[in-house]
Amino acid sequence: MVKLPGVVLNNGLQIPIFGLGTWKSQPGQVTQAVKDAIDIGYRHIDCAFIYGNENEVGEAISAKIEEGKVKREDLWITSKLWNTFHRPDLVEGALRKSLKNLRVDYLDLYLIHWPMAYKEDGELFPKDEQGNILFSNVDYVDTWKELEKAVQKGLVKSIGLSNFNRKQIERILNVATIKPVINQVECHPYLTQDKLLNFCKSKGIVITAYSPLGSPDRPWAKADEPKLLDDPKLVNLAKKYNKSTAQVVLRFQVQRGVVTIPKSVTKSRIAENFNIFDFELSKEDLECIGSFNVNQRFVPMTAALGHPHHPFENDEY
Ligand SMILES: NC(=O)C1=CN([C@@H]2O[C@H](COP(=O)(O)OP(=O)(O)OC[C@H]3O[C@@H](n4cnc5c(N)ncnc54)[C@H](OP(=O)(O)O)[C@@H]3O)[C@@H](O)[C@H]2O)C=CC1
Ligand SMILES: CC(=O)C(C)=O
Repeated sequence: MVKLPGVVLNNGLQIPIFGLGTWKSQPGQVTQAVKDAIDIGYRHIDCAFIYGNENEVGEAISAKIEEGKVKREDLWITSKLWNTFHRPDLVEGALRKSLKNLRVDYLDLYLIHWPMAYKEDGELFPKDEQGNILFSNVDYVDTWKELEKAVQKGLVKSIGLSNFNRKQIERILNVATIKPVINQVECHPYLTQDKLLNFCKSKGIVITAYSPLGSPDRPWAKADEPKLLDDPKLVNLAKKYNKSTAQVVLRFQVQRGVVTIPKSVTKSRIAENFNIFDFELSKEDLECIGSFNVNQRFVPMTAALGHPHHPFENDEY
């Protein structure tokens, strides 16, 4: 079995560079998918409270630990604090819910899922009568201080950010006594995130690439929209390496040190995606894939446009 390379974080811990995404993985399918992934060699599972399937992911994790296939310490489990739980008094409770669902007594990594806070104490997507999301004015800087307390209490080993732009990361760094280890953001050949990647590197923050395959099953995808994996230039490159297009775009990320978390509930694809550690893209081909960038977001979070902390509205990166 391939031993997964790791990336060393600014707190000295090592995150496996490759993991399994679980957004949109149906509760009836995700338990088997996570079990298959662990059998194949995955040791990193990317979860979130808002995915509504942490309980079923937890079933797989506990089954594999009970079976003796892995020990808890062999696994890297990430979860994320949802937008309605940013208020400082709600953070620990939300984290404890994820721990309970996932059947673990600590998380390896807990992320603030988005910088925008939503109105607390109700629906996960609170809306007014016109269907607009109801915002909260909690500042993510105050939320961060609660994540730091969770580290001190031993509930999480590492803490980080997701969907934060440069200015927002700088605001966190200005107050942090524990630095974020990671910023998890959308990243693939159409959105290579070079500027954010360089900025994060300069601050000792690792990038995790979400939607690395272009999220073809995102709920708002239109049938006639071009799919990243069908891009003829990528298809040609894949032929050259005798690999699939998915394998080439995943290899692109790990080869430049970006942690990558493709989602699949299909056993053959879970195995295919993992099978990227036996080839190397040439320097020219890495540059060529990098040149496909068009700053295209498949997950633009348009529902929260107008929020003062929306990360993609006012700043370049
Ligand atoms: N922090 C954040 O805000 C966000 C985090 N994420 C995280 O990142 C993960 C990955 O992103 P996601 O948006 O799910 O999209 P991905 O880019 O990982 O694409 C997933 C889709 O690709 C299909 N697929 C998987 N492998 C292959 C393959 N080898 N060939 C062809 N198709 C394939 C899957 O199908 P099937 O399952 O049917 O096999 C599924 O439809 C999420 O699941 C989540 O964990 C994602 C978005 C936002
Ligand atoms: C998938 C996800 O994490 C979103 C849309 O927040």
